[in-house]
Amino acid sequence: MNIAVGTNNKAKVSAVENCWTFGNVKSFQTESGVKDQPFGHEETMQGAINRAKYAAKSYEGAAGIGLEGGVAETANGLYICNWGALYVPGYKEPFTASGASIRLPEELAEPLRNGAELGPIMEQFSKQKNIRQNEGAVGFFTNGRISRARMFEHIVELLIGQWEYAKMH
Ligand SMILES: O=P(O)(O)OP(=O)(O)OP(=O)(O)OC[C@H]1O[C@@H](n2cnc3c(O)ncnc32)[C@H](O)[C@@H]1O
Repeated sequence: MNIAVGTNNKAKVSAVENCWTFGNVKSFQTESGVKDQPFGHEETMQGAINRAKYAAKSYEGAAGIGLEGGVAETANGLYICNWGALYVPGYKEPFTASGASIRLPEELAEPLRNGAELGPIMEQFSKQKNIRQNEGAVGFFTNGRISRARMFEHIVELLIGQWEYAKMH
């Protein structure tokens, strides 16, 4: 089965390409239907679901996958949060999964709480252009141990695994 990825972001597309062994992978720039900077798990998950749905509509007969990055408030500070959704033809509900989450330094958290976007803030902080397409905040703040692509690969595997489980039951 082929799959449509709801983004052209390199970190996200490469994660799907590395995990999807069932057919072709094509990427489509889709709307997330949520704010550019999703805040909280619910909104971030919804962004992933919307992207997956729109992507599937762009590629006849294919599955659709959406991967979305956001931030979530906790009693222990602001964390990055990441969600994925997979629509497979024949299944009414999407499979969903979340990924790695680490705390952001307070000096980044404050502007985010006031409505700023993580992408530009991370570019300034890391002095790296397009960090969101490469190692990402997760890579930067974990000394390069877990890149954004690798973090999304984990989510994609969780999605594929749930689909496989559903096929067997
Ligand atoms: O092209 P799309 O798929 O929209 O990818 P994106 O990286 O711009 O969009 P997301 O919806 O995944 O992320 C929401 C915002 O948070 C930023 N962001 C999320 N995770 C990040 C990370 O690990 N490093 C840097 N910026 C990140 C991102 O650039 C956006 O401004």
